[in-house]
Amino acid sequence: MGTQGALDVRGLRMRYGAVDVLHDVSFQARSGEVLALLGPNGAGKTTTIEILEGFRVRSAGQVSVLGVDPAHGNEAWRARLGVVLQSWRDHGKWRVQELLAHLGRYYAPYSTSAVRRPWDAAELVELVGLTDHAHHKIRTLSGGQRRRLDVAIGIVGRPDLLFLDEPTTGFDPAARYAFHTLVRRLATDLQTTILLTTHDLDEASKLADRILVLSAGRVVASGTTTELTRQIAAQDEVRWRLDGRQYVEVTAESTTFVRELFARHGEAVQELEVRRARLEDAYLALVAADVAAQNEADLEVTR
Ligand SMILES: Nc1ncnc2c1ncn2[C@@H]1O[C@H](COP(=O)(O)OP(=O)(O)OP(=O)(O)O)[C@@H](O)[C@H]1O
Repeated sequence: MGTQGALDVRGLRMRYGAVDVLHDVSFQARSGEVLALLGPNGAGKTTTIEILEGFRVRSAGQVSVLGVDPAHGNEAWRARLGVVLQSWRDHGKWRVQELLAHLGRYYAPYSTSAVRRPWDAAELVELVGLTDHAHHKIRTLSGGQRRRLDVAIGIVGRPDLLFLDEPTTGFDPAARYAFHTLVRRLATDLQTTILLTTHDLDEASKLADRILVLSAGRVVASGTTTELTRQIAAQDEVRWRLDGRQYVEVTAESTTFVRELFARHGEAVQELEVRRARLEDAYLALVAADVAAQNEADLEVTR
């Protein structure tokens, strides 16, 4: 699908009963882009993903997923989506490779000259690092191994667009690293568009081309890691001791500040420490600012 947009969301709203949980959410993703949805519990990440998957019907707004409105997606459209759900529990008696081959059959009619579907089961087992368990029953897998199988199930149809809801929960560091490599490969080599939710800022900054921060149903910031960190006037923290006293300065110009500090006090400056602003600081500041603004708005309404 070339450079055409894979996702186009405009003015998305979702209301459960009398409660609005998504207010005017808009974002786009192009083919082969990895987008991370970041946000505290209850921000609306899962709701957003479920609307895009066609599992939930939105209250308002325009949504296009691979050029189709998910409320009207047919089987051929669905076959181009991959979904990694929270653990595949119902097939404990199946063996790993056998289940993948079985589920893969569903995608065979949707094979094209450009994308051969499904993925070969043995090859896929190797890709997600389950070769040693290929012929084991699913109920004998550890938590992390099951998550790898979940990922394999999500991509067995070689999707054009992949949804990953907190994909690395329960992974050990090696599995996490392998998974990150796999996600980057899917995006770069196969041009798979990926939308993932995570609470892990480090993961978002490693994996995503772009991060979207949701807070209480609103997009409060979006951009690359670097852009996000800059966007909210990221401040470095400089600490030092002088004449037996401890000092702290919070500044966006730490290099200039330190140069001037030394020019003025020279050798008397001791125990100098510069802590650079990190994505985590940016994220926490953003969410805190949004919550404060919402509280203020609520007060205005009740006044
Ligand atoms: N079926 C439902 N009926 C009513 N309210 C719901 C329903 N599903 C979700 N909500 C509410 O919608 C809001 C957004 O929930 P959602 O699961 O999308 O958040 P999330 O960002 O994925 O959170 P988490 O990080 O905890 O998974 C929450 O306040 C939740 O209580």
